[in-house]
Amino acid sequence: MLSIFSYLSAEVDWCEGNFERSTIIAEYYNTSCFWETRDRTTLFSLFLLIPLKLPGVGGCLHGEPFLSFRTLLTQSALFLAGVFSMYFHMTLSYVGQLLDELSILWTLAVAYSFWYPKVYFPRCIKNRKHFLWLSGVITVVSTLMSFIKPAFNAYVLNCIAFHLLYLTWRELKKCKDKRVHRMAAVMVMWWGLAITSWIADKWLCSLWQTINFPYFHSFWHVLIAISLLYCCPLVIYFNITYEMPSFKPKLEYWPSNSWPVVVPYVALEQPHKQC
Ligand SMILES: CCCCCCCC/C=C\CCCCCCCC(=O)N[C@@H](CO)[C@H](O)/C=C/CCCCCCCCCCCCC
Ligand SMILES: [Ca+2]
Ligand SMILES: [Zn+2]
Repeated sequence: MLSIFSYLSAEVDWCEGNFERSTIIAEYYNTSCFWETRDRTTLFSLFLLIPLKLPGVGGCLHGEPFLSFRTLLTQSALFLAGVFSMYFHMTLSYVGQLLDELSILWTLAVAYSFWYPKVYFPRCIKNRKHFLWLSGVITVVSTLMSFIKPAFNAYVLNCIAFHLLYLTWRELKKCKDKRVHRMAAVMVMWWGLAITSWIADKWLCSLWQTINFPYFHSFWHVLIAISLLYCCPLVIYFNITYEMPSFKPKLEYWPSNSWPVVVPYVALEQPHKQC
């Protein structure tokens, strides 16, 4: 029982050398890149989930409180995924690996359950409550299956990004708003760089070790965090477009559209009733 918690008991070991900069942190850069970016991104994403309320601070969205339940749940799940990822790289333990993978799976489940536009529900699903049950069952079954071959899970999880890409592509075909096209293009660019770094670290490790630069997995952490920063407002934008069209969502950048470093968010054009 103890061995599944012990250092280096995981099925995978990333290219970065172990215990090179610390005696208690197995992969220093992979762990700290979480700390540098994931946590900040989590804070940023808090920013971009809240803007649902920004145009009329104190306003309410169909009776949702300032920080709605689905926002809080998505936010907490993202945060937990970050914490478990850090624990995994710090210990490279079997439990750490499973926590890292399962927290991503459950975060995706939460995001899909609460933000997936109804228009894309399978025909047999009549409402969000049924969809929630469906996602719950799929997630529980996937959780049980994930124990079969944990090293394979990360590949499956990465494939979910292709579904998000497919949905984005379907939406872009219908949408003429240049801001949406621009945000999707930027998201895809960062995701492309992220997945390239992930694959490069996994498949070409001996090459990076030869040139003494085994840091591509830490790049992945930074890059996937940035692509999520664009993915979240896009998903929220599509959700509101379908489910609350009267709020006229608009993609904006904080602090301003012209700044070189920006945080994208969703603004609601229409003033709405007070809570
Ligand atoms: C309203 C918001 C809706 C947003 C929907 C997106 C929900 C995102 C859900 C989970 C994201 C967590 C991803 C961070 C992963 C961090 C942990 C990590 O890096 N683990 C690795 C080992 O350390 C492991 O090998 C990685 C496994 C694969 C993770 C794949 C995650 C895919 C998430 C999709 C991101 C979409 C971005 C843009 C898509 C075009
Ligand atoms: Ca390593
Ligand atoms: Zn990682």
